Order: sequence, then C-alpha cells, then structure tokens
Amino acid sequence: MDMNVQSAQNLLRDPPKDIKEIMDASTGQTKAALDVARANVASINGHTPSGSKEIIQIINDEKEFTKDLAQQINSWGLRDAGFGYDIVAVFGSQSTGKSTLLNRLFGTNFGVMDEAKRQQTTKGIWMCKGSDMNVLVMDVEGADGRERGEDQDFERKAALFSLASSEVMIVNLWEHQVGLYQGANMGLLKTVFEVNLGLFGKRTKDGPNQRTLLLFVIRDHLGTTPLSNLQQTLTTDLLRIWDSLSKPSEVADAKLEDYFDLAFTGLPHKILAADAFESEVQELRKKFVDKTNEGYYFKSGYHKRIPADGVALYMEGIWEQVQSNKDLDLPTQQELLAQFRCDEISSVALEEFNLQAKSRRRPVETGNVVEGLGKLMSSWKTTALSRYDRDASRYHNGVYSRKRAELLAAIDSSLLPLFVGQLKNIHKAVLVEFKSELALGLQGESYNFAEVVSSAKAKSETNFSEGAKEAAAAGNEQDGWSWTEELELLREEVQAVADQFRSDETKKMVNAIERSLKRQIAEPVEVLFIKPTPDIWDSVLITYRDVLLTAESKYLQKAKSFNCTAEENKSSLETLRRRAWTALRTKIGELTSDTVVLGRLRTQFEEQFRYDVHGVPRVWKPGDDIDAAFRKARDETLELIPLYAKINPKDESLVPSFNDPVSTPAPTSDEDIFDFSSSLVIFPETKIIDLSTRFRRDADAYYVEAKRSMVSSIAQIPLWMYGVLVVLGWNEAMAVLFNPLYFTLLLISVAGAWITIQLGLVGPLFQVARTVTNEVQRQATKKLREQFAEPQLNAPIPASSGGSRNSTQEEDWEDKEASRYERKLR
Ligand SMILES: Nc1nc2c(ncn2[C@@H]2O[C@H](COP(=O)(O)OP(=O)(O)OP(=O)(O)O)[C@@H](O)[C@H]2O)c(=O)[nH]1
Repeated sequence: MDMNVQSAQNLLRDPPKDIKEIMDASTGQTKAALDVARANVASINGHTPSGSKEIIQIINDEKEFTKDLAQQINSWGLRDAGFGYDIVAVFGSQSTGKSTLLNRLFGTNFGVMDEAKRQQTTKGIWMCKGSDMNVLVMDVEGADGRERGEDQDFERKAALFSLASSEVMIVNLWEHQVGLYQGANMGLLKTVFEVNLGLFGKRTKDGPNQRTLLLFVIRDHLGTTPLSNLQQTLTTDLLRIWDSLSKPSEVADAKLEDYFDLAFTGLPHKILAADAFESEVQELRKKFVDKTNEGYYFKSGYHKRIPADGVALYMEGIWEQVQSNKDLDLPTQQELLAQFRCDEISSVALEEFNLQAKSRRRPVETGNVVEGLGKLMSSWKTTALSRYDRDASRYHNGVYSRKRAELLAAIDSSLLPLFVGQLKNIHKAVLVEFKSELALGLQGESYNFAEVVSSAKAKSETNFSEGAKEAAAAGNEQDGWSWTEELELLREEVQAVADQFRSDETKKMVNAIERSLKRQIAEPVEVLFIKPTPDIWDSVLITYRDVLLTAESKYLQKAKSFNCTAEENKSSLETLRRRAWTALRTKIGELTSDTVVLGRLRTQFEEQFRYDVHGVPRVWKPGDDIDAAFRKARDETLELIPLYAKINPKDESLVPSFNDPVSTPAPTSDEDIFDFSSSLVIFPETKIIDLSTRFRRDADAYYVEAKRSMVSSIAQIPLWMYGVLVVLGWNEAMAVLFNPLYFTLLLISVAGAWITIQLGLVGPLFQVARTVTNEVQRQATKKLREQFAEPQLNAPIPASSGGSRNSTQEEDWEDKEASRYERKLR
C-alpha cells in the first residue's frame, strides 16, 4: 500500500470537517489524489466503502462509466429508498469553488483545489451522498478546463448527462463572470439547451418529469450590484440564448420556462467575508434539506421518477446514449430501465417462488395429498407478487404492469400442475375412502345399502369439494383452476364403484336366499318321496312354488334398499327362479339315484308282499296264494318307476316357466347352461328298463324266499311220529336202563350235562354245535343243489324276443319253476 492510500485510510477513519484544513495539514498532496486514494482503498480492500461520505467517480477521465455505482448506492443505504432521494449536480467553470460549495451545502467529501498549485481537482464526474440526507450530489468536472483545452466534447456531454439525471443543476459562477458569454458558460449552456430540446423537448410537454431547476449561484458576490440586477442580466442572457436556438419545428414556439425553472442566489467571498459566506451557505442549505422551507428546491416535479435501485443502471444508460451521440430519449430510457429492472425483480421473485414450490412438487407428483396446499400456493404467490410490487411498482407503469402479468402467468403456469396433481390425488384418496367406507358400512346384517351408499357418496363429495376448493384458492377459475370436471369424473367413478358393490351385494343376497331356499325345499320333498303317491309331482311343485314365492318376496323386500333398477330386479329374480329350480332338480336327482330308487322300490314291494294290510309280517302257509300276492305287490311297485321317470304333475299349470335372462352373458360353466325341458325328465327310457329289470330280480328273490319258507314249514316232523318212535324204541330204552354198563354211561352223561350247566358251558357248546350243524347243512345243501340244480333258477327272467315277457307267460313260468323245485325237495 503506498503512502497516499495509507494517508487516505487515516483520513477516512477520522473525516475532516473542512477540506481546506486537511489540505493545510497534509503534506501538500492534492484532493484529487485523496479522492483517488479513497477509491483505491475501496478496491484494495475488495469492498465498497460503506460510509455515507464515500465518494465514487462515476465517469472517469476516459469517459467510462463505473460498474460500482449500484453497489455504492447500496452501501449508502439508498437501495430501497424508492423515490425518496434527490439528485443535484454542479456545473461551472474550473476552480470556481464548486466542490467547496457542495461540501458545505451537503456535507460531502469532494476534493478541493490546492490553492498553491491552482490545478484542476475534479476530473470526470464524482458522486457523493449528502450527509444525513438522501441526496446524491454530483461534482462535475469544471467547464473551460485548462487541462482539456479546446476539447469541449466532454464538457457538453457532462452537462447534458447532468441535466438528464439531476433535479437541480447548480450553475456556479463568479459575480464578475455575469454578463460574459464565455465566462458564464453561456456558450455551453446554449449547446446544452439546443441538444436538450432536440432530444427530449417533445416529451417534456407530455409529462412534468423532465423539468429541471437551474440554480445560479453567484460566488464572491460583493453586494455592490444587487442580486436582482444580476438575476435580470442572467435571465436576459438566457432568454436571448433560448431565442437564438434553432428549435425543431414541432417545438418552435417552446419557451425556456417550459423546460427549466430558474433560481438565483449569491454567496459572499469565502475568504474575505468568511462568516457571511458561512451563514449564507447555511441558509442555502435549508432550501435543500427543509421541505417546509418556502424556497425548497427539490420539488417533486423535478424528480426523474427513477427508483433508487435503478439509478445506477439509468445513469449508465444515459451516459452510453450521450457518449455515442445517439438520440437521448429519456422516456425510452426510463422504459428500457423499467424493463430491465422489472425483469430482474421478477426473476428474483420467481426464483424464490420456485424454490418454495419445489419442496411440495415431489409429494404431489408421487400421488400424495399435500395438506393446505392451496394456502401454501397462495402464500408463495402473494409473497412473490408483493416482492415484485414493492420493487417494481416504482418503475414505468406500463412496463411494471406488463411484467407483473408475465410474472403472474409464470407463477400460475407453475402452480397449475400442482393444483391439477393435487386434484387427482384428492380424487384418488376420496375414491379409496369411499370404497372402504362402503366396505365398512356393509359389514354385519342390519345395514341399509341405499343409506350406506348415499352417506358415503355425500361424504366423498364433501371431502373432495373441500379439498379442491382449498387447492383452487390460489388461482382463478377462468384461468383453468376449475375442479367441476374432476368432481363429475369422481361422481361417475363413485357411481361405478357403488354399482359394483350393489351387484356384489345383490349376488350375495341371492346366494343367501338360495341357500335358505335349498334348505326349505329339501325336507318337504324328501318327505314326499318317502311315501310316493300318484300326485307326488303336484305336491313337489306346490312346495317349490311356495318356497320360491317366499324367497322372491324376501328378495324384493331387501332389493328395495339397494335401489336396484327394475331391470336388475327382473334379472335377479330370474336367476333366483333358475337357481331354485336347479336346487329342486338336484334334490330330486339325489332322491332318484339308482340305489335310492331301487331301495325305495324294494321297500314298497316288501311292505306289500311281506306284510299284510295291518302291517303284520306274513307267515306263508300252504294254503296262501303267494303268487297272487307277489304279482300284486310287484306290479304296484313297478308302477312307481314311470312315476319317478318324469316330473309330470296332474295339474300342468304347476310346471314353472322361465323367461330368457335379461342380460345374457356367455355361460361361464356347465352349470350356467340351463335347459328346463330336459330337466323335467328324470329317467330316460333305458334307465326305466334297467331299473325294472333290477327290481324284478330282487322281487323274484323275495318270491323264492317266500316259497322256500312255506316248503320248510311243510317239511317238519309230525307229532305222531314221536309216538311211533316211543313204541318202536321201548325195548331199546329198557335195555339201557337195566344194563349196568349202559346205565352207568347214562349216569355219566347226566352228570356231565349237569356239570356243563353248572359251569355255564351250555351256550358255548350250543354255539359250537350250531356252527358244526350249519356247516354240515351248508355242505349238504350244496351237494343237493349240485345234484338238483337247474340253470333256469339262476335266470328267472329269460330274455324274450320282445325284450320282456308278458304277465301270463311269467306266471306260467313261475308256477312251473315252483312245482319243479318242490318236487325236487321232496
Ligand atoms: N475566492 C473564492 N475562492 C474560493 C471560494 N470557494 C472556494 N474557493 C477557493 O477556490 C479554489 C478552488 O476550489 P474548488 O472547490 O476546488 O473549486 P472547483 O470548482 O471544485 O475546482 P475544480 O474541481 O478543479 O473545477 C480553492 O482554493 C478554494 O479555496 C469562494 O467562495 N471564493
């Protein structure tokens, strides 16, 4: 760090009250060096000085605009000042005490010329913030500068730049310069007026913002010439200059006062009348700081209406235009600035908004309902817009509004997918909730389907509407933030789910009714089949009809709460009838299976053949007409087979009829194929024959058995045979009794018998004896059979050419068989 910088740092730490005193105390370095040193300190330290007395060279010797102005304004604390700031510039010949005046008036820190060297101090344009006031003060390089010589280009540009950007332009001149054309910079003023008119003269008429106050400060005013005279001279000079301007045709009759207000003040000699100078300066200062002062200079009409945060950009734009000698169109500059700044502000607001929205985007995309999303979206939106409004509303109104609309559209287009996603998620969640609500409500027995459905429906609609309303709060319906379509879609889906539930419930109900119907049918039909009567089918069908009627009325009663349509009822009833019929037919099938039918035929036959009319078992005696009884019982039993063979009631109206199903979905299994007419047939013709044949065989066996029982009763020994035996065996009995050996044997036998009885061995002995006897008998019978057996006995129903015998043939054959059998037995 060089000495200059070090020294400047020291000065910064303890800012001087009077620059002149510092100059005296310093080692003779110029204030320009001090200013440069301040700037260097800032750049060396890598930050912009933050003190309000920091100065910045906004345009340097090379006519370049600084890049640090925005940052400097920021560090002056003016970034958010909006329009609450003012700009003043000083314009005048070199070394006329401009910097001195500014420092006194605004407490700034501009460098002041070294008296000893009388060198130009201010190069380019410098800016400093007024102490304790929101005033940006510009110290402009002096006109007629010795250093620049004949090059008046910079002076003109600097003057035009100052005029375009400041509200008050102080024209600083010595009293003795008044009336001099060059000395008072009148030539330069003329050029500036001319350019000013050409550039933004037309716009000035449209709006008041381009008016500027020209404050003529007459320095070293001795007082010998009254200020009014000097003012008169200057005004006359200005008007003369104005009249001599070559004005554009459209502003040919424009007057000086249309664009500029003029003010005049004089200041005593700073050295010769130091006290008077100080007090006058203080008076003048009041007009810059005291808004209540009558002559307050910073009237709102002079404000360029550039928000403080855009000043740097605006000035840079103006300087660029001035530099490149392009048309300086201030309104356009303002618009361009507004566009740039509004874009910047908008993108900052949007970036912050996107950051907030991002946190909730993922959950919505993954199908979750984000609680209070509408409120969140509204708050993000409001925050972004109010941030934009706060910073951008001070700019050009048209641009501000346009950019605001763009920002709003961007925000809405970013929020809309979230809203739509949220709607879909609510829809999904509500549908799931509706399903579980239905499932829960339909548990148990005592529910009313219609009530459960309507309450679940109402709940789902309310939930959806509440959620959707909340989510839609952040947007407008006309911008696509509508949820009515989604609600309609939800209603349709809810209805479809309800229909599905109703269909399932109806099926369940039909199944339950069917189960109970099966139970109700089974028992009465079984009873009817135990004692079959010729009108069995009438009774069965009446039972079927009654049970079905009960089931139907039960269904209809329940179906009321299901809100089933007439079509659905018709279809369900038809299903119920068919199932009832199928159940009945299955039961009949069970009761008419081969084994059951044959058993029933046997029972029927037995009851008739083996029992008399009183139900007492018959003992066949030789005189009984077995044949007639057999024929009667057999024929009556055989009549049952055709009765069983077909469901054929006497009253034909009992036969049910079935309509075509209402809806005819393709049958899913064999069960679904319903053929009523074939279900009426129980036994086909072949089955009838088969059953008859099998029954006859059984009946024949009974017949043979009956015959046999009569033969065995005939084969018993008559009583008189026992008398014959006594007579014929008397001698043998006596011989035994009187023969000691035989008698002893007899006694032994009797004793043995007695012991056997005593030991309880009679039963087992008899058992053994019986078994032996049976075996002997069996063997004997077998031998006899082998001896006398005829092949026809094993085939009691020989096949005839006609396939069956008639009853007369049968009877003859049976008679012959019976007598032959008897003969053989005898
Ligand atoms: N006679 C007189 N001298 C003054 C007055 N004010 C300041 N000075 C002196 O004039 C000299 C120039 O002062 P500056 O304030 O640097 O003048 P300037 O116009 O800013 O100079 P440049 O920036 O170089 O154009 C200094 O030596 C001051 O002391 C004044 O009212 N009367």
